[in-house]
Amino acid sequence: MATVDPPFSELLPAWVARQRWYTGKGTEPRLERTGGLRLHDPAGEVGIEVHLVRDVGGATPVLYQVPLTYRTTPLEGHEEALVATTDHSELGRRWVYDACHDPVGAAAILRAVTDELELAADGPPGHGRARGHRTGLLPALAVRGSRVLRGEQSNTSIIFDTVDPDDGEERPVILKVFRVLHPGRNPDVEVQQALALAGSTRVPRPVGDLLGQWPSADGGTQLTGHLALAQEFLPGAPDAWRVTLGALERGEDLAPRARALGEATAEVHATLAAVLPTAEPDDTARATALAGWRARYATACEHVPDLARRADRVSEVLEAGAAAWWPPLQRIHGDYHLGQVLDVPGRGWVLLDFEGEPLRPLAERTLPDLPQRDVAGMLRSFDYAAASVPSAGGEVAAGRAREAFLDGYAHISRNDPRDEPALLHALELDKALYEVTYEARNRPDWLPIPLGGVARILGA
Ligand SMILES: Nc1ncnc2c1ncn2[C@@H]1O[C@H](COP(=O)(O)OP(=O)(O)O)[C@@H](O)[C@H]1O
Ligand SMILES: O=P(O)(O)O[C@H]1O[C@H](CO)[C@@H](O[C@H]2O[C@H](CO)[C@@H](O)[C@H](O)[C@H]2O)[C@H](O)[C@H]1O
Repeated sequence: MATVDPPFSELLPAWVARQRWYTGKGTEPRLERTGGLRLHDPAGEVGIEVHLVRDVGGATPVLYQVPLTYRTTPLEGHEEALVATTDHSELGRRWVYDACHDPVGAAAILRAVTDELELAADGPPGHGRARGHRTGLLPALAVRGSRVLRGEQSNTSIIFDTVDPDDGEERPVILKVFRVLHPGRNPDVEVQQALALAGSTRVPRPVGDLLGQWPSADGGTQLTGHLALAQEFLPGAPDAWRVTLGALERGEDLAPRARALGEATAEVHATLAAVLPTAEPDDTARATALAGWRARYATACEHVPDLARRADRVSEVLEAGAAAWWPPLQRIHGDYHLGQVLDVPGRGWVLLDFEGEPLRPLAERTLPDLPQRDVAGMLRSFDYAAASVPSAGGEVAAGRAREAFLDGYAHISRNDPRDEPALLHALELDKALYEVTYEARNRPDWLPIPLGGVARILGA
């Protein structure tokens, strides 16, 4: 049997540990190969494989998707994407690249989606398979080139220069390769497609997705989950975070745009309530939510032990939220903040990334939830923006934007979130506590922002 030297078991862990999407920061992963998929280069030159590797080094195993390409010569200008060089016992020296950065690898993944391909395991059967699915909402497009999106991201997104062969129009596409895999339908795929198929223009038009299958940790069952999602790319559209920071820096009035954002949010909530399952907020739902809020407070205390001093006040706020009037539960965005909406010329606010909070288990993220949770997320985000801009009037302007956002929401929705202040308060506190944990793990320099929010909500 052919061998590679050094083998992947030696070269992958150190590389995975350096990636933005690696969740076990500060420790080297202990990777076990769970399976893999073979993709095809039409020119027959580049080897393409998706490695499915499970990190068993931490408290909970995490499954990662690692698409790689194998080349016989280095790919010029892609030094940063080189994973390693290795010697194949039969084929000789191989340059191994992160396939998302290699145009041949990237195009092969997109083709699996658009051509609805069936991908087989790159080893024994039962060690991985996948099937592409196209929504038909966009025409078939010809790929001219690709690049990986720069910036902070939990996954890896690839932007393709694509043109419509019928009219020669440029219609770029963005493919999100999910790095951490979960069994179950990914809410980003499910919710976005449901909105688009219902005719909503508040989400980018989805091209399609890639659904994979891999063996469970004990090898006893086959698990199914999404590997990638492709959608229309909206170029030149700034996100609301940039729009807000710019407006705060220049001292501009944010209220009209914040109001329009509130209206767009309520519109999306109304469509989601109409096309996806809803649930009654019974005692079990309330008890489950309260237990979740308390657990998130406990986790935040592990990162910032000083927070434990406020236990009584935290309980008071959370319990009041659980006892308030609740609307029917429904599907929501789940991790709503200013970075998740784009200001698209001629179209208005467009919502992205319905995957939910990356720190919550997927099973929780797909359940009907309180629409006010999204409202609270966006209110927290205006607070973040004010704290990030060193301008004297920032806090007042952000406060006005928060009110305008709520006005816009209440104008469209039957439920004005301000009618139940105890619930909104509890949800803002819960979000701020989530942010404490998120920042402690990912961006410790930002920790003072959610801590300031917690203090304010608790009435420090
Ligand atoms: N369809 C799109 N059009 C334009 N920009 C997009 C699109 N989808 C994503 N982006 C950009 O990519 C960023 C990351 O995408 P996102 O779906 O939030 O990824 P992740 O879940 O990995 O954080 C967004 O904040 C946005 O700036
Ligand atoms: O966009 P993601 O799904 O990866 O969300 C995670 O990262 C966000 C930061 O990029 C984080 O958002 C927090 O910081 C934002 C400013 O960068 C701020 O606008 C948000 O209000 C704040 O929550 C998000 O919580 C996290 O899940």
